Amino acid sequence: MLEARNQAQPEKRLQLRTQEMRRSVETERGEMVSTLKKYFGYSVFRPYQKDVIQRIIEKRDCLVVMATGSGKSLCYQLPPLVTGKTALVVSPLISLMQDQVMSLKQRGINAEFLGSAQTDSSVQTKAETGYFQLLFMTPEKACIIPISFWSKLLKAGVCLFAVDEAHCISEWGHDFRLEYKQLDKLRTFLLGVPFVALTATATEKVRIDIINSLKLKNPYVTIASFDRKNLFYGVKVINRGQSFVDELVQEILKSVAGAGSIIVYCMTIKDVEEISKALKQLGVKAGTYHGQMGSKAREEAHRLFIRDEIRVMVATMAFGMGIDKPDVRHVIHYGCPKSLESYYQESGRCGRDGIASVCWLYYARSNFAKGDFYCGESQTENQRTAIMESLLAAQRYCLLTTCRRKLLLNHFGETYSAETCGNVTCQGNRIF
Ligand SMILES: Nc1ncnc2c1ncn2[C@@H]1O[C@H](COP(=O)(O)OP(=O)(O)OP(=O)(O)O)[C@@H](O)[C@H]1O
Repeated sequence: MLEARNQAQPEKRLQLRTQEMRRSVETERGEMVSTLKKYFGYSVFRPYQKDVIQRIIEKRDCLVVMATGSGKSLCYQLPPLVTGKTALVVSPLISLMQDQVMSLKQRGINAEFLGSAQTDSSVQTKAETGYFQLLFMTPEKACIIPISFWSKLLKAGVCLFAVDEAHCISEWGHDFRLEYKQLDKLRTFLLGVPFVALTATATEKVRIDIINSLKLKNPYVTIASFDRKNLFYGVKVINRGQSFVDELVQEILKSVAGAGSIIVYCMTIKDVEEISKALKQLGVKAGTYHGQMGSKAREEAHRLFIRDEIRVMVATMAFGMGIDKPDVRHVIHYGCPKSLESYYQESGRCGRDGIASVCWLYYARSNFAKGDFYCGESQTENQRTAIMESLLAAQRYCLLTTCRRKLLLNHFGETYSAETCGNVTCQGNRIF
């Protein structure tokens, strides 16, 4: 009798433990949803978000490759709110960090950034006590912070170390940054903290580079579809010159008559100035954004655009990563982009609310001669090869006479089973 009871006990214990584990997972899930609602106002997770967040909370390294506008940021924004520990986020641009910090603060979340633009010297001291729920930093800053900072912060509690725009790690990526390559040394200071790499644009080569460079251990890899179904992709061949500027401006005027915002990407600052001047002469309120503008002027232009005080932004690729305005209905490229990755990023600013939106690329054959323009003495042989390969891929996209969506998806290693996306005008190289 006693023997039978003893035999039954382990089974019972196992059953109880399983029930307990299920209950705790369910409580955690319930807590995740209520936190999502409380801080962000959303009732449901988008595909993949919940799984990634769950893995991060379980302290697993992750590589998250998800389309532009799919909601990657939430994967590192939610865990600190659920666990009560700080999330550290490396981000490539000061303006990107500032925007995120501002919008998180508006949601009642303690967020700050560390970097050369931080004027408040108390932020670092406050940060090491675990005061901030999210702490952003540039890769440069992350590499020079003293060990004592990390150990104090670790004691206070760190739930993750995220590397946003992780394609910058790879020489094969389109925005290589040397400091990103040194981030792995932080693993020795942040023992037990899961590392999470996130990007919208990584080919297989780049993904492997990210995993190796950050020394991700048995990472949970999420590669979602790159397909932005609500986007129409079109290409027009142009002859550069005044007649074309006039035509482009007329196109923009037609778009301005509709709803939403428009971004016009130019390959040079000279083009930005020419197009915006032509628009202004016709009474269109157009903002400009490029790398030679001071940071105050850029911030102001961005702010006016986000608040709909200007509907058209004429910019170089400096106005790219992290621009998150939901109702951009048109993204127009004036000139062949330098890679398909940057084209995907920039056109990815379009239709982030899921509503049908349009991406036009206008190119002149003379654009193609500019290969050397992007290659410099300081680049390694690998980088120069990567640049030339990228340019050729972008040129192929321009010249293609079959489905461009298919080519774009194939470029990122995704098979598109249909012959075309059915978007008839996406095909054919129409000459206007
Ligand atoms: N679960 C959700 N429900 C509804 N909207 C969401 C959800 N998660 C994120 N979003 C919204 O989706 C938009 C895009 O999110 P986010 O900026 O994180 O995209 P991303 O994947 O980082 O894109 P990119 O790589 O282009 O910067 C944001 O406005 C965000 O608030």
